[in-house]
Amino acid sequence: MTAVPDDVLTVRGLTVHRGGRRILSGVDLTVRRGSVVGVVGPNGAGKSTLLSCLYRHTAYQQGQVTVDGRELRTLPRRELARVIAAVPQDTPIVFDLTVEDIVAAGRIPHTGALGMDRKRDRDVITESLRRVNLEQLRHRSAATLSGGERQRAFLGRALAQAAPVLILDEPTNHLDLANQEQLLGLVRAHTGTTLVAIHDLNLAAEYCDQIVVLDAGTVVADGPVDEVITADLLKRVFRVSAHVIAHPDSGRPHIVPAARGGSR
Ligand SMILES: Nc1ncnc2c1ncn2[C@@H]1O[C@H](COP(=O)(O)OP(=O)(O)OP(=O)(O)O)[C@@H](O)[C@H]1O
Repeated sequence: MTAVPDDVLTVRGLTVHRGGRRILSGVDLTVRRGSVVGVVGPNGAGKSTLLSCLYRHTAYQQGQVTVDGRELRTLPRRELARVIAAVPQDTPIVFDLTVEDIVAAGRIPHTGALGMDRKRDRDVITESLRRVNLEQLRHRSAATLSGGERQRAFLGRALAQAAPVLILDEPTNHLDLANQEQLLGLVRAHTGTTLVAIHDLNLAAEYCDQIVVLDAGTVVADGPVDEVITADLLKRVFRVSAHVIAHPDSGRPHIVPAARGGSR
């Protein structure tokens, strides 16, 4: 029997130029199968650009990305969609689709647009709607959804895609606290591998196994949550003074910004 390699995704020397500027410089990254990897960094650090290279929306000029040992660039589009499912940031709704249509689109790489009749596809669509808590809205026009409902519809589509690697760019944008936790709980329960760009470092610390920190297009830290989320990193990269304490329930790092008005 062939052993399944531990690393599902590797990035080596990834360099991206856009609009005459270098956006990513020699990014290296190794993602272990089944892990949840948080990609964090200040605004403009290159998080979205990195993720969009991984779902092949952005071309890279140098470097190599491999998924299960295969170079990303060589994968036919349909095969790529069976391996990597992505929820980009603020995906626009182009046509007047229902919520169910959006989620059903996740099955196209498996069936083709005309073959979506199989019981298995219908079951996966229903289960995906249930997981993102949109069963009640399945026949609603997506154009009428709130920002948070829309975000969950696109996550439903990615879950229906049933790809082993899930890429989420700022999935908690537009979500209230309960829905943030519910969504990241879904990510945790996902049996595959997840890469998630996220601004809220406390959520990242709570839900991720590995944190990759980007600053000005380079990786400045990469490792287990408790090694990466430190007061020194917050000062150096995010330019804020904060305490990093152990969360009283989970024991994971938890950031408490330094008091701005002095102590009482
Ligand atoms: N097409 C483009 N042409 C020129 N510059 C671009 C282009 N796309 C992105 N950039 C620049 O690349 C840098 C990285 O952008 P990116 O969206 O990847 O950062 P980010 O870390 O996701 O930012 P944020 O946290 O603000 O969402 C930014 O300075 C952005 O202005």
